[in-house]
Amino acid sequence: MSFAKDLPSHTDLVLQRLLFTLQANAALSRGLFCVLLVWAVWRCWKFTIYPKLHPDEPKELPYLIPVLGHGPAFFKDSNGLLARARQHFSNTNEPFALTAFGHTFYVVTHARHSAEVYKNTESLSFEEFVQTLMRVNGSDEETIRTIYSPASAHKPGFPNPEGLSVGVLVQRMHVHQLHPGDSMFVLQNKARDWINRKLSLEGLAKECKYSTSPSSTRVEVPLYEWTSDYFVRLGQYIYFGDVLDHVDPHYPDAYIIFDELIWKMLYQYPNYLCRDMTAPRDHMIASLKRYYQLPPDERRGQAAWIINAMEDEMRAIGVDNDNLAIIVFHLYFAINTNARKTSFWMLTHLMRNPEYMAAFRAETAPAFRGNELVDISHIQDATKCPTVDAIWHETLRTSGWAASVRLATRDVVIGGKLMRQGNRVMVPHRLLHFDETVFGEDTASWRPQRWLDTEEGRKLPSSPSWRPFGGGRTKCSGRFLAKFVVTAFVATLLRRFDIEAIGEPPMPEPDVGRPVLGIISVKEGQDYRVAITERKNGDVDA
Ligand code: HEM
Repeated sequence: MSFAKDLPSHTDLVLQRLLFTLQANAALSRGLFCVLLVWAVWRCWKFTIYPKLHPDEPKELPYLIPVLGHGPAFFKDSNGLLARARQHFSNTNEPFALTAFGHTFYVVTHARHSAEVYKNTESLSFEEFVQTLMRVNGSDEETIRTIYSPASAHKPGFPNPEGLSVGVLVQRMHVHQLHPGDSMFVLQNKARDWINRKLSLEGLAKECKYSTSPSSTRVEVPLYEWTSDYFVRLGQYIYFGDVLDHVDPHYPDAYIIFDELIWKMLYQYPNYLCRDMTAPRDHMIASLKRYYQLPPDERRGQAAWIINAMEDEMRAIGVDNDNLAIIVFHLYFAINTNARKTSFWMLTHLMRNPEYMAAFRAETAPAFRGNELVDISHIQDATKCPTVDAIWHETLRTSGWAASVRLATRDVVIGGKLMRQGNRVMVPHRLLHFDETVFGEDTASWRPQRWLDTEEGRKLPSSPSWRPFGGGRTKCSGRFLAKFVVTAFVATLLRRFDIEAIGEPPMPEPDVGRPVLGIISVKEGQDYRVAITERKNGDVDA
């Protein structure tokens, strides 16, 4: 037998390969069939059988791929997804469920049901959100436990008759600082003096590295960059005086970089995937630690009451400088993330609607002596400045993109639906604010008149559908100060200067893909370049 005779012929080889491929493909097809079968059973169980067996639970928006759920769509445009989901359930406004990357959220879109969410502090926790942020940003477990354990009702310091944990007591302290009254007047006066001092063409040209100044009566700035820089420095000054600026002159710059990437922190990206966010964050926390290492008499005199009072409460329960820096870092972004964006959107709308700009100028004129803002209460009084009030509301309505989120710490019924312990409950503000049955037609347009024209319109600020600041016990305590700083800044700017867009840029687009803690950011690359020029003599009261 020759060796060559034993070798398989070419035809044998082709036949063998064909047989092998068929066998392999059969195995593959069997595998694929099994996967499809499992998938079909899963889908049928999850979206057909389970809802029939549990009609008391919110219906879930169907999805195709189990590990992803609606994650990618949520990332791309969370409010767009929520609006589509509500439509999928025929706009009944019943709570529904939505899963993204393995996390299930119950979405509450009815104003009455949202009130149930805000009221139920027993089963729905806001603190869990704060604790998660503390963990993500470096607090140790022991400190978190200490801060959220009940404190003595008889401790010295801020009154605590209910024996709340220091973590929860701090919410009451924010309200004490920020509710209209003596403590807030201190902050308002500080803000007014800062605005009066800083808002000059000379100051703009000298202090804003991004400005250009073609003549002594004209400065050009990218508006979003400017309002961001301006408001973060203002917020920092109100709370820390000049001291934090001396510790770290670059703190506001680091903050603005961080704040535009804050969504990576909210989505809890692993550190190695978001060095661009963690680097400025770590820089800021380190600077705050250095601030607290300064001798008290070098910093406390310039700080707001809340900064010193929080320090006293935290030190009394043994919180060290590292953890104190992390806690105050969270306060820093609560103070600074929204006012900078609100003033940007407000000014952009005003420039595109000159009749509202003129009304803003005219209503706020009595708050000034010459070009100095003197009266801090006039602009806040809706009876004296109704259009300003409507502009404030309409700007928040159209640029508010946040949602209130709570963790169900036990099974709870909201809107007649059973929500399971361990899942999150979400109230998307935007869906409430775009409800045409409440806010009138064409809710996508910026139209302050909707707050003024009719009896219903004038009642909107007290509607349960109006939630730009969240609600319940944790409703934004800074809302009065926020209105004051934004409207006082815009009024002073308009009193002293003319402001107009350079060229004819389109309305900047909001960056809908990034979650925020209140007001939406502008899409990268769409800043609005504006020219600020000295107002001519005689125009002052126009
Ligand atoms: C237009 C500006 C602002 C908007 C839209 C806004 C919005 C919000 C929202 C939605 C929450 C969460 C509420 C919840 O889920 O229950 C919140 C919380 C908070 N905001 Fe604001 N905010 C603004 C300005 C400010 C300012 C200027 C300050 C401080 C000076 C501030 C201080 C706080 C604090 C301390 C909390 C936490 C409340 C707590 O833990 O009790 N906010 N804000």
